[in-house]
Amino acid sequence: MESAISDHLKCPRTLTRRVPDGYQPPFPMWVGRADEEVQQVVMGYLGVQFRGDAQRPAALRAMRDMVAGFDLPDGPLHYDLTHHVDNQGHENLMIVGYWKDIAAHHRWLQLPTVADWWASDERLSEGLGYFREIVAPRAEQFETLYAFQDALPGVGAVMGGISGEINEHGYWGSMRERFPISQTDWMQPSGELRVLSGDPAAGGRVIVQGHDNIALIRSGQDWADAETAERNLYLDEILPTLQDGMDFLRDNGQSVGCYSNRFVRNIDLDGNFLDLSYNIGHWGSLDQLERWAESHPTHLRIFTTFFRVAASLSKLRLYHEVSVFDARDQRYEYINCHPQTGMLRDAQPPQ
Ligand code: HEM
Repeated sequence: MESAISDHLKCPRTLTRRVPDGYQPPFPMWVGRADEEVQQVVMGYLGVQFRGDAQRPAALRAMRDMVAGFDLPDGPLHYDLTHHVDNQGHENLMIVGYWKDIAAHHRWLQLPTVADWWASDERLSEGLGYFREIVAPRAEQFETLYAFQDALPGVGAVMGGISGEINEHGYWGSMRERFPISQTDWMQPSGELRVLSGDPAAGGRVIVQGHDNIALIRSGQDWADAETAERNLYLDEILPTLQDGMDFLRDNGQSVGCYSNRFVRNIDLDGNFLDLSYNIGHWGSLDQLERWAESHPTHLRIFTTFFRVAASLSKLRLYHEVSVFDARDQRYEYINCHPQTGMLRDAQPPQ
């Protein structure tokens, strides 16, 4: 059995683990492995917001233009596309791109095609909303967990490898212990989520400044190849409870420290739904995410179901990735989005 923490990221511990040295997890799970050259990854969530069927074709065109931009030099190594309806009744198309080299991402961002498109005044008058939420965790600031070992989604797709069975899972607090930085650091938040420029209520352009140790979870479900029994397990037994939990966080997230919660369904370039989905949740701290996961009845129920079926799953693919970031490694930018979008709801007005 391996540690979730790669050898090159191990260091003398100043913080102890929650379980004894001889701990054995109840079922196997795996983590993504990257080599030493991967020092910081970039997760770029780009969005198009629209309302009503009349705007759909233009929104899909905008999404496809963004995807075309990924083919430019230094574009992301991996991406996927999603759709969700938010609690203001707006639809949102999101693209997440993953880079394993922050310098390449920076060069891509500076390309005139990309930079000028975001800066152009035309974006203000097209009737669509646009946003980009870009975060860059260092290698010691993120963890992954997969119930399968091939074709890793999300950040795993750019890590390049997969571990053997890992030790740090199957108990509350294990997600934290898979973060290399948890060996020496509590990942406590400091600072404030703040509007840097613009006014969310007025629309137009708004930039939000993040704070240290905002946490982001992507928790995914893939039932595309699942056969009848596993499909029914997911769609009839797990999904209704998961949906309740996601609705709770979308509508009441502020009360538990969740800045933004989106339960998104993967789509193709034409907007057709695929049998994959995931949650994108931004949290004020890793602690608050942990408290929700270990106490909310919805997550407890699906967690227990998973423990019952984990060892026998074959085609239902469940996974998550969690990261924390320094304030300077986050960028949240909104153009003509409604004031409940993403980080806008909880960002404090400028001083
Ligand atoms: C199909 C949906 C889901 C299932 C079956 C599921 C199940 C599980 C299981 C079995 C674990 C423990 C894994 C291990 O350590 O071996 C876990 C951990 C966790 N889950 Fe979920 N989960 C789901 C969705 C979510 C969502 C949407 C969130 C978003 C907030 C979430 C948040 C967490 C967190 C934060 C942990 C880590 C807890 C810790 O280690 O202290 N889960 N989940």
